Amino acid sequence: MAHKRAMYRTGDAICDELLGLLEKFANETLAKQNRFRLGVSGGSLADILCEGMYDLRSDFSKWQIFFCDERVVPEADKDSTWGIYKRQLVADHDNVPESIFFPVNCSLDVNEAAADYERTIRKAFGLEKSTEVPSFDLLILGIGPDGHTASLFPGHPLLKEDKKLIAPIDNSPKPPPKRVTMTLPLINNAKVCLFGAQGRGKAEMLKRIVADRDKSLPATLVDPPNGQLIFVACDEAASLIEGDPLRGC
Ligand SMILES: O=C(O)[C@H](O)[C@@H](O)[C@H](O)[C@H](O)COP(=O)(O)O
Repeated sequence: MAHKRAMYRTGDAICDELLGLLEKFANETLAKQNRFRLGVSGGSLADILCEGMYDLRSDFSKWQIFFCDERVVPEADKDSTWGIYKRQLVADHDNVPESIFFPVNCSLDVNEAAADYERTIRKAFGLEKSTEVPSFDLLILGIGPDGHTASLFPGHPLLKEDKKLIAPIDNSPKPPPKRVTMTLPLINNAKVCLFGAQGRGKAEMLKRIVADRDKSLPATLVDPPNGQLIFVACDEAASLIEGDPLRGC
């Protein structure tokens, strides 16, 4: 696959473009294989996906939805990303069943939760007995105000993790402190990494990531060598970027 990087500007909101690309990648994948394996994030992207995912024209029974990161809190906690998807999406839409989600077991301590989730992912990909890195069909990632993505934060030792696919963090600068996160080896083996950025507050970071390619920022380190890298940004979030500096890279 050509290493395609691009940024799409979407006017005042990213939801239609983000959901449209999700539907496109899901159905392109399902035209070639019987499973679409997706990783989703929390924060504002969870709100967008919970609002519109149910309405996509796709066979959700063939989807498997994992979490790029998760806060290690009870599912009923307002901070639980799976809890948000369960309450705001699954509860109201029978066509998006709970059975297609693979939540983190947050009843475990953070270290065991990470190891357990890595086993869960390996099993879903049929790679329990392999050292091969699973390749997600699509990862939908957010960008934090400090340039973090998933739960990979600037300057954190996890950025150098090259063995674990899922790692624990117990000192997240973004509360809550205990989380598990996909690491760069897993993220960068995806077929498509799709970032969503909305609002003026993301403009400086998005410029440093997309235009400056500032590698001090974890989001800039997401660059799948054999996959696609796509940013979906509203006009305000992309307001400090001239043209599309990624196109053709
Ligand atoms: O659960 C989380 O905290 C996220 O996965 C995190 O990486 C998020 O995507 C960014 O912090 C951006 O959040 P916003 O899109 O809400 O700004």
